[in-house]
Amino acid sequence: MHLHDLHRNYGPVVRIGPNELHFSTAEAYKDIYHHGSKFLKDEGFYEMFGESLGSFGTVDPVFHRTRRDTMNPLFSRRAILKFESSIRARANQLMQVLSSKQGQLIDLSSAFRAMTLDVIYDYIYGEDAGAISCPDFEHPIISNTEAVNVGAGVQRHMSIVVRQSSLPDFIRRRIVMSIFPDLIKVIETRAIEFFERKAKVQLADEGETILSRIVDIENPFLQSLIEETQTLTFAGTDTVANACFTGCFYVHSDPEILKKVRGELKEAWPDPNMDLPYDTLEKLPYLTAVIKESLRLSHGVPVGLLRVVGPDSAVVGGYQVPQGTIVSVGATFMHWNPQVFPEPFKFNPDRWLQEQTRELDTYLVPFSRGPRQCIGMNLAWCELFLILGHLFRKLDIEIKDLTIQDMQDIRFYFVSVLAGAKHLRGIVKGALA
Ligand code: HEM
Repeated sequence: MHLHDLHRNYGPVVRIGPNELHFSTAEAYKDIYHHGSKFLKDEGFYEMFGESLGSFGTVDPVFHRTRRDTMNPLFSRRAILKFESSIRARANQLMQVLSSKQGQLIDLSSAFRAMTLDVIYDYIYGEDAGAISCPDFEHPIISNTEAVNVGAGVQRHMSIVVRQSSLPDFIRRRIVMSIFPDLIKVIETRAIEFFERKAKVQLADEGETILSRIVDIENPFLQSLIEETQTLTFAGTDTVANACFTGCFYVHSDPEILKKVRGELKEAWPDPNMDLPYDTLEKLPYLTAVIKESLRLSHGVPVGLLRVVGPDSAVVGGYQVPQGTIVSVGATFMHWNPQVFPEPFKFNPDRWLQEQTRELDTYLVPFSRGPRQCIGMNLAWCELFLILGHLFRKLDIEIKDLTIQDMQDIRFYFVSVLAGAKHLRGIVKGALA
């Protein structure tokens, strides 16, 4: 929020570090994050995640291209459609677990995280993490994720300090490991098990997973595999879960929106005991609008994603910026733009149902844009339609504890977190016919 104040006071470009500029305009966003951009990720910031040997953390464009080329086929729409039945099975499992707790107060934030963790584990390893079936969804990865989110927020600010220092790599890594608690160990152990098993037997009969594909094609160092697993686990869990809990909260807080989304779903899906394919769900205009609003107000990654101007100086948002300058535009400057999204803090699916929504789509950037755009977009969309589609069609839920004010009191760590790390809770009142 402070950055929004700075831009209100000083205009569209603000110097926020010795060598760092933050911009507020869509023009600057396009200049920084367009496809074909040669700006690289900022090493000082990204190395703090301890994932420099994975697709997200690397700043090396050659290694990045190789890893993306290896993983891309498994993230194509076609590949995700093949995986759809597994996601649906998990969505059904989640609905059953929630139904079985009818009348009890349920931590829905953790429930969504359990679902998304199981999906991403299944995609990485070919088997889930068992999180949906954990009592109260208390899987160690989920319970520790909040600490990671706070750690990532600390890193965002610490990176400025560490970047200025000449600390050796092993000390920088130790700082990262101390911020991220036991969690890294849990993820690491699972990756090592996989690597050792894969070395012993050909896992051909288990089908291709992301890890097996990386091992087969790149034959990487174990550390690279561990860091990729870390990346995929974090990237694939909270992001999707945040959009789910945002949608779940706002839809259940507004009887009019709830009625519309349920009505649309009931017409397309008369018998909730039958399966409804993803490609039918994604054609439902109102559900689509609800999901876009959920992505808009959960932001994906709200903080500025730091890029370094290069290889030469460049024009960013109308300003000539020297080569080597760190630049960014936070997603909130797109998602809360009142000219494009009037009453930007209001959850209003109808804004996506007007004649012309092209401009709105241009401003919706939860997955970022350009060469470092999210690789998991197709998977994320499929999960969002299946999870929220099942939830709104099958369960009658009453939201508890959180208010709209709580939802707007966000801390911008790497992903957004509600102040006080509050969770969404609710009571399942019954199943919908
Ligand atoms: C609603 C869900 C999601 C949102 C909003 C989201 C958002 C983002 C954003 C903003 C980035 C760019 C980060 C940066 O530049 O530093 C990113 C990168 C990435 N995301 Fe996602 N993500 C989502 C789901 C997923 C899923 C399900 C996966 C699956 C594993 C995934 C994997 C990745 C990876 C590997 C990267 C790094 C890509 C690269 O640098 O080439 N994401 N995501």
